[in-house]
Amino acid sequence: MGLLVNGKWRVDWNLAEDADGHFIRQDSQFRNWVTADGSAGPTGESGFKAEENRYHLYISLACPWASRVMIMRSIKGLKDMISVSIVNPLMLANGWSFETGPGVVADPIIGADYLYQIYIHADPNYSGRVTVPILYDKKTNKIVSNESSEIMRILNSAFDHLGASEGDYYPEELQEEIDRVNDLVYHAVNNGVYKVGFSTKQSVYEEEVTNLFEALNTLEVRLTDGPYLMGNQITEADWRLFTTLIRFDSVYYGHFKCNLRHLTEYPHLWRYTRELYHYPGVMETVDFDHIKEHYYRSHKTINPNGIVPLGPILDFSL
Ligand SMILES: N[C@@H](CCC(=O)N[C@@H](CS)C(=O)NCC(=O)O)C(=O)O
Repeated sequence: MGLLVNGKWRVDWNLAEDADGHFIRQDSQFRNWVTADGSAGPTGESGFKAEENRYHLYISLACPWASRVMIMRSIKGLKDMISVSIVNPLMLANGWSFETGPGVVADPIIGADYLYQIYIHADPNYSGRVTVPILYDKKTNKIVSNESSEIMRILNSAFDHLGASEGDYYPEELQEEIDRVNDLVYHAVNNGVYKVGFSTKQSVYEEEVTNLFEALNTLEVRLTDGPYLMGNQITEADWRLFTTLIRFDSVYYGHFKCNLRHLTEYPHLWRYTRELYHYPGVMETVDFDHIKEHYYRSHKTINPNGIVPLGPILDFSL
């Protein structure tokens, strides 16, 4: 693991934390938007017009943030319009790599060995973390965005006039409520599992794991009112929660010690996870081998011997 400092890779196994030992996730730095006419989006520069085969995604199938983008690409029918590379699940001293292995899809742009080379190619002086997902512009060789929540919204609507599949996962009338639920899900669940797993003090672990399970209890109750977080309508809020839930019992319960309850012990959350898994186009974005390999073998401070457990044996059938 490491990061770029003025375009130079520096190996560093330490994660940012506050004075009390709470894990802090860094903000993504590339925040431009692809729009139908190339005008600027809510943040960043203009000039990124939606065009077929102009954009490329760099993804890890292990990563929940990248996976939510993979889901949008799939359910919006954008597979033929936006190409994709998939990194090796192991993230070691050089960060994400394209070392060949099952499910790895090489980089077509510069034949990179490591993902950090893509960041340097786009910005020779980049300083910061080298994360997936990345939405890359093949025409200008710029990184459009490395913020998954914004890439999701780009894919949701920017390519509609070019023949993307129907479906609006961020409809105007629900935006306020979606944003409210996203806020809870992001802090307590998506990032919550990392705050639990990366805690380096007993008191911080206990505080974070309590927050996580309180949020899961709230969401369990919410799902008694309808099949999805917004009732009958499936939205981006569901995909954002799903990518954490689908990993929960396989990696977060064991590797990150999020183990007050299994997901399978929550009737509504478990039903919901299995239903979303079977939503057309979603199952193909979930790769449990990449997920387990990544977490159990990349975080040496948490699992020094790198043993990958065989279980749990989960039945996702409906
Ligand atoms: N805010 C980013 C977070 C992405 C992120 O943290 N991805 C992780 C993988 S799950 C990563 O690439 N980490 C590498 C690193 O931090 O060095 C997003 O949602 O797109």
